[in-house]
Amino acid sequence: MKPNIEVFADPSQLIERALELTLAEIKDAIAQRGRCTIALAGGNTPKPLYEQLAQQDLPWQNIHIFWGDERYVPISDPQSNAGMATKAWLNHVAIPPTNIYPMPTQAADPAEAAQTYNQQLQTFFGTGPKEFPRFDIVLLGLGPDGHTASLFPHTEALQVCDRNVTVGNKDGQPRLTLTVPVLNQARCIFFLATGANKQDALTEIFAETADATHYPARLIQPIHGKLSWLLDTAAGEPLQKYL
Ligand SMILES: O=C1O[C@H](COP(=O)(O)O)[C@@H](O)[C@H](O)[C@H]1O
Repeated sequence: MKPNIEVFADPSQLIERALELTLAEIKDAIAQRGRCTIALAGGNTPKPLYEQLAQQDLPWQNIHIFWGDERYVPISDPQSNAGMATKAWLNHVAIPPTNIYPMPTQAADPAEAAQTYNQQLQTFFGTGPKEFPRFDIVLLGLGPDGHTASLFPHTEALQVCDRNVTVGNKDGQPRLTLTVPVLNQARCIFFLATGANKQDALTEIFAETADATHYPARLIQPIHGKLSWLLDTAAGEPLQKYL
């Protein structure tokens, strides 16, 4: 399916639209299936969206929060993706703590932590070892190097397709990340990207041919779900021709 691409004059309009789309998907998921499962992005771009979500009156007991990737640090660390979303959003709403599933980062071996989260996803979604869970919403960001979640260029994580979670590698530092097949199983994926430093990556991601191992966000092609790219003009300039 062709992705939906929307370009906004500034990041605040982008966030307004991301909020509108996210709320519609939450409502739809709860109406259809009685719950909504969301995998969150980290980084800076989605923070204002999380702050907006903190202001909403939603059926929080029906919403389940997971993460698409995590830096291998404690939740109290300023680098923690879960820590950011908790402070910006989750601490301010009446979501049951049991509906929040941060990626574990306590084990000495990140591979063990990846396996623990893999198991947690299987238990929650009732999926077997050869099946992938289907998130209602996956929020993703984009690095200037073309990475998304913690799928970095030319790393082993890009090839992993026999489990839900694996260890990513950012300049030798471990991360945890959902794998490509789990992300592509989602019902709905929103990429949020701002800033001129994302232009080169976006040009390659949307090029007819390019090396996906060099620009991992190219690997994100939902099998049955919807894909939207929400960009500001600074990031979206190279995509004007696709609009
Ligand atoms: O390291 C990460 O970077 C990407 C992009 O972050 P942004 O600050 O440019 O929005 C993010 O999507 C990912 O979750 C995070 O771990």
